[in-house]
Amino acid sequence: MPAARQTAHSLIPECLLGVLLAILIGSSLWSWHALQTAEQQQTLARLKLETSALAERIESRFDQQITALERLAERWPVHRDTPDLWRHDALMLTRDYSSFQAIQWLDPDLRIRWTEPLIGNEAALGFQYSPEHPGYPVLMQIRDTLQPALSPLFELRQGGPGLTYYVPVVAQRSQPPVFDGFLIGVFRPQKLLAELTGSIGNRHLILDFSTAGERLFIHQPDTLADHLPAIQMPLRLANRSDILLTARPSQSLVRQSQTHLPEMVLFSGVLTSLLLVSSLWLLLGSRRKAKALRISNRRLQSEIAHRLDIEQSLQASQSKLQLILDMTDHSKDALFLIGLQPTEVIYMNRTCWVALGYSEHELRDLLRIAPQDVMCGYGKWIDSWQTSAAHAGASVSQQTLRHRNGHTIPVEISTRVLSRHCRDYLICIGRNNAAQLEAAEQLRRQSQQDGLTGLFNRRYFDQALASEWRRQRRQQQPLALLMLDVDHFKSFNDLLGHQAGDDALRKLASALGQGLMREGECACRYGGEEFAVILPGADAAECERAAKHLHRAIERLQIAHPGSPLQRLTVSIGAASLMPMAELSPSDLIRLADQALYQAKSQGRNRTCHAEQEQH
Ligand SMILES: Nc1nc2c(ncn2[C@@H]2O[C@H](COP(=O)(O)OP(=O)(O)OP(=O)(O)O)[C@@H](O)[C@H]2O)c(=O)[nH]1
Repeated sequence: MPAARQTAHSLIPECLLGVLLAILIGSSLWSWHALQTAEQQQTLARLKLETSALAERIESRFDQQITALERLAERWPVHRDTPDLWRHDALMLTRDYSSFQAIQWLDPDLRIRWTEPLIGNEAALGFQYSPEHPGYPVLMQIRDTLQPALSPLFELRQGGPGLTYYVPVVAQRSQPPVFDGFLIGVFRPQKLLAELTGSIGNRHLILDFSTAGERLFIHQPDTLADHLPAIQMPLRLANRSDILLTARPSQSLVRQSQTHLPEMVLFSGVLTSLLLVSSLWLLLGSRRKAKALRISNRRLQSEIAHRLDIEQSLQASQSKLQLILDMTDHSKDALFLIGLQPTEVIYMNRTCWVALGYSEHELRDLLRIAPQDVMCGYGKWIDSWQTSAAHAGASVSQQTLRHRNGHTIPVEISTRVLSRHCRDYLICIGRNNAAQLEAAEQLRRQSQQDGLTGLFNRRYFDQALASEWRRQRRQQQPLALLMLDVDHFKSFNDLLGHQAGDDALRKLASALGQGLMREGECACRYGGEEFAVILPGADAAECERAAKHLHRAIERLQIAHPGSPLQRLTVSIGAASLMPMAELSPSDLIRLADQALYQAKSQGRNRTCHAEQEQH
């Protein structure tokens, strides 16, 4: 699965949790709103109920007042003749019901005759209703029906708006009754409504009384709760219903009706939602962790299995390696591995330390502290590999190792460079080649030796003479050569046989070898019965001395020679001594010595002739 799709897939649970949280919080908000609405409806219902009750009580209170007025009117036949009593009762009525502006008697001619209290109502006394007066139709209707009625709102003679309740009165309780005008209760609407609402003692409602769109009175005991609608209902006062009562809830009513339930429901709902979603989120996280743990466990198990495989393979490799190490320990060759940069001996087989007389531990310590004590020129040898390891493939070198007891061991070391993991290693195989060296030396010696006499042969003579020539030339020293030839050797062979001749040559050679007096002198068999002696640094006098010494040595041999005049074997010597110079060569020296030998032969043999003397 692509990574982006996998990430999107893994985010689905979080999205669902987000949606769930949104739904739960939405439900909490909805519940809060529903409860608030219910509370508002409850407040409105209470408002309606209280308004209705209030209207009834106002109407009832008004009914009480007009009933009191009607009762006063019933006593009119008595009051007609006793004005003082009437005055008293009327004043008592206005005192009991302070909403009355005045109590008045309107005579049958519709003129106001009496009024109580008089103070404040003087303007009305003597006033006669005309047909234009708003109350006139009502009066006419009452006169016909003798039923009390309330007038519409009109302007009072005393000033200001007013209402009047007309009660018909009769002069006598006879049949038919004698109409005697009207008893009038005058109200100022504002005062009436204030008295009515004040007597009821309402403190929760804001009451607004109006008629035909004109406000009559407003009662506001508290601040208006303007977020709720108003309740309107007509107020029925006596026969009229044109006063409209508008009731609005006050803040105190709202406070009384409202509870903290919506907020609590909202808070607890949001809290519960958060807790639920958090729990689900934690559960989701735990499940994911558990899943990750299971995957990790599976990986771990797979890794363990893989490691076990590796371990088994490692054990097999170790067994193989141990076998290889055992095999190397059984090798007669010294096998060792040296790591470069830094230099350290990484491995040695058993032959290494056994051949050098150490324990493994001792040899390792010694190689670390003083490797030159084990191998002469170790530092130089390592340095040569350090600088050329990258280029050199393999090489064989002759080295000298030192045994613990001090003697040296010649070793041929085959070295191959190996690079692994940015490091160079030297794989070395050392072999004690003392026997081979000895055999080679023997061969070399044999190649330089004369088979019969054991002296150096002609080949060696040529090399040695050339070498000494160069050396003496460098040192500005003379080089001398003695050429010896056995006298009458042919007759010796002829008389005594070749076997005797060989023996004689061997004895002569031995005497020559022993007769050498100084280091660097060399006796060689030049060919047949001829010998040569190289005398480095010898001048003519030393040549003479050496030749004499050889003559005496040969004389001492006393080899019988029946064909010789002296009856013994003698030699003739040609001596030559030269200062090696650039224009000369070793052959010049040989030629001179040869010439001197020829002279010695020609002068009678058994003597020495010196070419230098000849030349001189
Ligand atoms: N037995 C024996 N004889 C040898 C050997 N080499 C050379 N001769 C002999 O040495 C003899 C040398 O003889 P010549 O060169 O004639 O000289 P000469 O008889 O010694 O006489 P002068 O040198 O003149 O004194 C020869 O007969 C060779 O055969 C050898 O290795 N063994």
